[in-house]
Amino acid sequence: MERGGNGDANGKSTTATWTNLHRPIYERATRHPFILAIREGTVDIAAFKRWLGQDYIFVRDFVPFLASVLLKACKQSDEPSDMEVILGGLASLSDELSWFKSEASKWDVHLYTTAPQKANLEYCRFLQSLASPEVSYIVAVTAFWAIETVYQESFALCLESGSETPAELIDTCRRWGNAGFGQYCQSIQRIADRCLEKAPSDEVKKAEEVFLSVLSYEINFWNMSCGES
Ligand SMILES: Cc1ncc(CO)c(N)n1
Repeated sequence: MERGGNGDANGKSTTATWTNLHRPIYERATRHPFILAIREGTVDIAAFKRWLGQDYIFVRDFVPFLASVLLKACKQSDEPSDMEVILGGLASLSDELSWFKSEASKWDVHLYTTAPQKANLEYCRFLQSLASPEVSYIVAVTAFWAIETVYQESFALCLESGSETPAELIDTCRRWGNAGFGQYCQSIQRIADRCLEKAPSDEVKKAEEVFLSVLSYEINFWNMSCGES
């Protein structure tokens, strides 16, 4: 990629540079033992059910976060298509919440009596802090990209050929691991990279810190699902 495109001096976009620079923590988030156990067909079903109940709570809190990103796009973005990508994501959360309800009833998980666990509460609190009007569009959209991408990469791994994902978990893996969701993540990544390229260095620094925070909250969320916290 040429200079002046989405690139640093080596031709890599900012997000791609970060992913390489922080490879160990990135892989702890995207290749977590919980995901590897799904892929190997050895996942503890109690852990899967715990994840399902907790993720429903998370996605409900993700709605106001994403609404805040949409609002910032409308006010701060110079690119009209940003709003359409984010609005598409927000719209699909409606279907996602319905999916959680039907999946939960299949597994006999009681969503309305499930209490959020500590790692989930902390992650949701972080989302709330990012929804503040004081947080810039650049930082918020970077978080949005990281949050969606961790799930996309993780669940796509469970669909690769050679994986032994149990048949009853395929639907879950497809929800985030499908190619369309992958393209959606790439659209968000292009938005983030375009914004980051023009951003002042202190904003870029803040966005990188938020990226790393998202990875660590995601790792804690997987650990929680495994019953480790
Ligand atoms: C914890 C978590 N991270 C990311 C996503 C993707 O939307 C999700 N559903 N849950």
